[in-house]
Amino acid sequence: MSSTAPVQTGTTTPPRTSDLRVQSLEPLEPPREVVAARPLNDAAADLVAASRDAAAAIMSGRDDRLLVVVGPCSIHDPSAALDYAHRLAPLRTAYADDLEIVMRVYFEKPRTTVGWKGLINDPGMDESYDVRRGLRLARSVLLDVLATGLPAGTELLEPTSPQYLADAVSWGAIGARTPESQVHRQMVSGLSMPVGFKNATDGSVQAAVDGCRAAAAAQTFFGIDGDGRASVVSTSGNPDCHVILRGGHDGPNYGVASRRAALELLERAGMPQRLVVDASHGNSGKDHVRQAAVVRELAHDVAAGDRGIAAVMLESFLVPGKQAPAPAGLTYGQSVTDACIGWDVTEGLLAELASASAARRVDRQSGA
Ligand SMILES: O=C[C@H](O)[C@H](O)COP(=O)(O)O
Ligand SMILES: C=C(OP(=O)(O)O)C(=O)O
Repeated sequence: MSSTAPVQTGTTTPPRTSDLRVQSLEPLEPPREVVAARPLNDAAADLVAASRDAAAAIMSGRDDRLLVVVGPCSIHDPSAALDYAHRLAPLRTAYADDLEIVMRVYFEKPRTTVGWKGLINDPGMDESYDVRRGLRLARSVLLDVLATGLPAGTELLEPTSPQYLADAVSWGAIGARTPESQVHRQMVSGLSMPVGFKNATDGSVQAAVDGCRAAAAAQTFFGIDGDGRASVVSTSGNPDCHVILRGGHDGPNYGVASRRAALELLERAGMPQRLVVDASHGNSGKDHVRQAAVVRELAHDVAAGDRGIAAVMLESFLVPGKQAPAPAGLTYGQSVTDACIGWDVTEGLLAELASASAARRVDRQSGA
């Protein structure tokens, strides 16, 4: 082993050719230990199971409510996340006839090149990369959010992290940088919750449709078990996958023509013609003011009877906008990744989405 790569891997690989660019390997606690430290209680498990069923029913068209995935772009401050959850939880109850509200509780951020990769990877936001602390913290945040009565949705990025967290997650997303990734499609095939695949950053919706089809199939691949041992994982396939429109490099795809084109791809693939529409990212140009306008346009179309919009995703936090990640001196309740809609505007948008969902039901019941 060269002096620039002081790694003890325990392998018998000739040292001149292995780990030349690895600086350290630090074993993680096995998932079983992290889960046992903060297990789901019965109430939380009931909430997770019921909200997974509700999300799956909405996405397949068996439930005519609107699924709304709303919350910060990323969690960086557990107190602010919980503060947000305490404000959102009463609205989940108030709008339960018309909306299935799930909080965005995102811990793993995919980056276009480099940047802060989220609470699990670097909880201190100081490049100390205390992943052990990050994993435990993420699990605590999930359980604390569930305790408010809110189910949680998250992006699944690291293929091994579901073993630590997925029992507490009601809805999952595969981000725009990974819908074509075989590793992610395989992982989703074994997940217990409904999962949305985003269209690719270049705008390809077919990548997401193909992702859903691959994840619906039984798969065999490399993974870890509850003891953290490298394992061959065999899955039965996830039938509850759907497409998320998030816009792309060529512009937004939330409008009626783009939605119709996406629904045609779903029809051709034999999938339910139901979409999640993300009001943020490529659909808003990451401008939170524009994002609110997109939500209003979607609410208008839902109220007019559009049945292809099954779910809306929005990025919202206590304070509007965004700031750069830093270990100290941050504005409380403001995003450190993409710009978010502030709480006051969020409340109004949720009311609009609830009215739109109710109006769509009336429209349907009147035989329109
Ligand atoms: O949702 C968050 C961001 O859009 C995503 O992580 C990419 O961010 P970046 O382009 O700033 O890296
Ligand atoms: C990273 C995200 O979005 P996208 O994959 O669409 O860029 C996100 O929703 O946090």
